[in-house]
Amino acid sequence: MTACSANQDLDCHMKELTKEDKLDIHFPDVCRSNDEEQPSRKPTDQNDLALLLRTINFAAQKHSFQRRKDPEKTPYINHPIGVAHILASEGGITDVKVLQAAILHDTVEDTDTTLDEIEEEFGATIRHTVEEVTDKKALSYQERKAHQIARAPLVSERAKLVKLGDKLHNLRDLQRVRPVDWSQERVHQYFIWSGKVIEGLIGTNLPLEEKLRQLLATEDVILPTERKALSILEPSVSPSL
Ligand SMILES: Nc1nc2c(ncn2[C@@H]2O[C@H](COP(=O)(O)OP(=O)(O)O)[C@@H](OP(=O)(O)OP(=O)(O)O)[C@H]2O)c(=O)[nH]1
Repeated sequence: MTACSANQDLDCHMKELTKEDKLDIHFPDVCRSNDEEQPSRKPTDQNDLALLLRTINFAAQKHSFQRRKDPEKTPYINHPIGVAHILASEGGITDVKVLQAAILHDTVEDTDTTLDEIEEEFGATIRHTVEEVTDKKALSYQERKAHQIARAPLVSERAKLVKLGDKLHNLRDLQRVRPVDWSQERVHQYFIWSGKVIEGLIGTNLPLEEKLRQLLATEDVILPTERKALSILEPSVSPSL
């Protein structure tokens, strides 16, 4: 929250502005009450559409040498764009920060992009959301998978939305074609594991959850109707609860 009252002069407001808001100086609605909520807008981003296109361009460059695991070696960028498209067209999401985070969600995990770079380009909110959906590479495969299940109910609403879109896109991809070297059993195990992650996201977006429910059922994975209870091992949960 800014410490300046509405009547105080511009100097006071300027001192309160973060680095990212200062970049926004060309826009009339520059003085806002919640700095954390605002993305960095370089002067060339005249509106959300320009910002979204800059985000897609950034991700496309970062993923340019990466391919999906399918036999056709689909360009990797199809996945993050597909996730953002699912969120907008099927989840009804209009929050541009969610769509940006969806487009950027694998840049840190799968390319040389750093979180500092994300913040520099797109602001602290996008950095935070991308960080929330980024697996920690230092963990083993099994630890990463367990960590995703445990973290799902604890992350922000924006991160939960990105996760729902991510899982829906990956599961649909698996139904379309099996990745090279994946057995049918591995596909089935991915459905089971995804169901456990999604359980922690229930209550975030009904249309997406309904589609995930139907998709998971094709592999006999049944989603409960209520969100997974928080584990007492999670730090944000009081041991006395
Ligand atoms: N279904 C599918 N997935 C592919 C394909 N190519 C790459 N992937 C990626 O593979 C990951 C799932 O494979 P795993 O073996 O379980 O995990 P890992 O690659 O991250 O170690 C997903 O990463 P992720 O997006 O980080 O998601 P998640 O593992 O966190 O769900 C998914 O995006 C493909 O052709 N089809």
